[in-house]
Amino acid sequence: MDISLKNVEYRYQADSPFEHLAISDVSIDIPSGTYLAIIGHTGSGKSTVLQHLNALLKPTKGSVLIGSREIKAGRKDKNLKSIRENVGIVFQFPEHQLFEETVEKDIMFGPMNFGVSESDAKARAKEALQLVGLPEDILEKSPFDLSGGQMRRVAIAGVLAMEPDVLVLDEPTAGLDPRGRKEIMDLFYTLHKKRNLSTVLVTHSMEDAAKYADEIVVMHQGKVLTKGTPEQIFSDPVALIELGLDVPEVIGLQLKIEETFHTKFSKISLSERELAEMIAEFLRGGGQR
Ligand SMILES: Nc1ncnc2c1ncn2[C@@H]1O[C@H](COP(=O)(O)OP(=O)(O)OP(=O)(O)O)[C@@H](O)[C@H]1O
Repeated sequence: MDISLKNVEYRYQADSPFEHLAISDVSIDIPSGTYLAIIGHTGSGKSTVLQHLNALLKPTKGSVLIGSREIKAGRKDKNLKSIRENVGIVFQFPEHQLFEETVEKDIMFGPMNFGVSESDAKARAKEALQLVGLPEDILEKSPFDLSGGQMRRVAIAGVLAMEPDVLVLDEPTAGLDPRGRKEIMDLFYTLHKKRNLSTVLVTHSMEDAAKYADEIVVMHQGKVLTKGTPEQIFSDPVALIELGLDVPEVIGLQLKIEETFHTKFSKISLSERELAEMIAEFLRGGGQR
């Protein structure tokens, strides 16, 4: 399913004294099967953009095309259920939304809410639990008796059990340890590849953006500052640092460059080598230009 944002503006609490312009003139195309990362400093509008992808927010100007549905400013939209079913969002700290008595009921909740039969929802819960790497005996446990990392996986399983066409991830690994982060990010990447699942990732980790995405959008002060392939975006790391993106993550990126370019591309081109040297030089200078 293709998604396309065309000149989208969103104002929180529009037409009130508390009106706040969060994003403006945002145009992003997400063709079916894409892995897109959205990066940008805190408050740059990433989460606001994400919530337009399944019509949780409706533009105050512009339009969003989600499959064959157009969500447009100033128009009433009925039956957004099918959109919500096809575009699954994993919010930040999704485990905070667990509420059922058992893990199984929690995972079944979404599919049953969208009309899937109880027996099919049970089968989906079992499969989704397997996908996130948890053992079946967890199904009968209370989600509140699990570790934080296990709760996160259960919450993700709940979104996967909806069998969405598009998976939207808002900092899905926030607060996890490095191993848990890698396992979850690898899981999303495998799903993306195996099922041709469109994936949109909001992240503060430039390493993850470089490693997994086909395309990166950089948000700044509510606008799309630039977009391109990871190679294009990271060809100017200093510009990213100036946007307030963390230097330690660039150090990680420096380490990752070789691995990423070795695995993702058949050879390292001169410009990529130059990029690595440029970052090294920048860091030797203590981050000053
Ligand atoms: N419910 C809200 N009411 C009013 N303003 C809001 C609301 N949610 C977000 N904003 C404002 O909109 C702007 C964009 O916020 P948004 O959460 O989209 O940014 P973000 O890039 O996702 O930030 P972060 O990386 O911190 O999650 C910010 O100025 C924020 O303060």
